[in-house]
Amino acid sequence: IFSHTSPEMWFQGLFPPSVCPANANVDTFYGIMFDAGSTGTRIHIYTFVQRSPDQPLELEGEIFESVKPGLSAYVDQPEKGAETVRGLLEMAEDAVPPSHWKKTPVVLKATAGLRLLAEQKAQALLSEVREVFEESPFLVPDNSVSIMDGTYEGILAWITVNFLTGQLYGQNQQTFGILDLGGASTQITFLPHSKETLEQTPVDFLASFEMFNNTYKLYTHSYLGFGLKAARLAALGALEKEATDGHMFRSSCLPKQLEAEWHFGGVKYQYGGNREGETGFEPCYSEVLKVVQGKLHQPNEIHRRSFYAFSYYYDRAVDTDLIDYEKGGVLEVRDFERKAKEVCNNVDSYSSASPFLCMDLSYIAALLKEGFGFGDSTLLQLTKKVNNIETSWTLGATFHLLQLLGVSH
Ligand SMILES: O=c1ccn([C@@H]2O[C@H](COP(=O)(O)OP(=O)(O)O)[C@@H](O)[C@H]2O)c(=O)[nH]1
Ligand SMILES: [Ca+2]
Repeated sequence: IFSHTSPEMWFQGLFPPSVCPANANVDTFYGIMFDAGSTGTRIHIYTFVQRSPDQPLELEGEIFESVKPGLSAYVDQPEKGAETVRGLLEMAEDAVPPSHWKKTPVVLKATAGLRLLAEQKAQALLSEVREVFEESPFLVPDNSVSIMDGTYEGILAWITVNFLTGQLYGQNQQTFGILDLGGASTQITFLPHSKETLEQTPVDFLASFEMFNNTYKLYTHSYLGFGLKAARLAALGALEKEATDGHMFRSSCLPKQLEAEWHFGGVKYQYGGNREGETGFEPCYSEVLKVVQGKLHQPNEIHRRSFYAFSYYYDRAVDTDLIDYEKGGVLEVRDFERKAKEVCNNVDSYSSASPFLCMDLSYIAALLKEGFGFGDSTLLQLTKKVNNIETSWTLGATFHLLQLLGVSH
């Protein structure tokens, strides 16, 4: 069982660590988790303390760093890809005291970017990363470098959010669902309360998971190809075409005169605005609607659950001043549609930010409403950090890892 650093520890900062009364018998543990996402690679170095053997581990803090692009951009240069991991891992040598290196586990889990690559190319990247890990002074558990199953991606993010918001211990547990919108895939996860949901949901959307001495049966699904950047390609029609080279993909969601190129997953795409045809919210919305309509499972119970949304939901809400970058905030689903209209009907005045802003917002609105089936007035809690810890599946994955290694239970 884990818990937060208790508020009684306020005096810790007043003493040097060695003489701090709270540290007399304190054991410190570290865990290093890499998130190899489709748009970037990130390192999370977590610090845990154990005040006495019979007390739960407490999460004390996190060090976070990231690099772009993600591993999948190095599809034909696996060694170069692994170098980006090495650079981040060197940070961990400064963050973790040398006396702890040998017992600090390091793990990398790749998500949708690598899931979309040819098996052989993905494995070549992972095996280069494995070599970097083996050369490091840290503990390298079995299977420490892998592609994570999408089911875990949702479950582990759900664990993170509900742990950080205090829903996994104590009484009155009111868990939150999570919505994660990555570059290449998107996840929805919540704890169903109603029998109806359990009965009407396809079995592969339900997963039992044991953590902190509890078993949770969660509704979870990862939609591969429905991340924000993959959706751009789908809307542009760039996924159906075999030869992308030299072809100009046009969309009513882009500024009329725009012509540019874009690299994703190691492929170059040329894209542009509808020079002759229509532009603006209406035609754009019907383009993105085609990407989601009828393609996602719509559980009825989402209307009665509360959701946290992060990743690209957060980033695009920040970009359009719907929320503050530091504070986040609560939005209604209809706020995304309202912003989409505003941006799409004035693309030229917004295009300095990103030419894709209109398409991204329209896609988010369509995904929430027509994809998952949320109502216009559904409230979403947009959050990047809780108590200064990133809302990412990586914390849940680290708990799971420490549980496997027997450091906690
Ligand atoms: O610790 C993290 C990791 C990712 N992201 C966000 O996740 C999105 C990118 O998704 P990712 O590259 O992870 O793609 P995936 O592999 O999940 O599809 C961007 O909005 C990032 O800002 C984040 O906010 N915090
Ligand atoms: Ca991600």
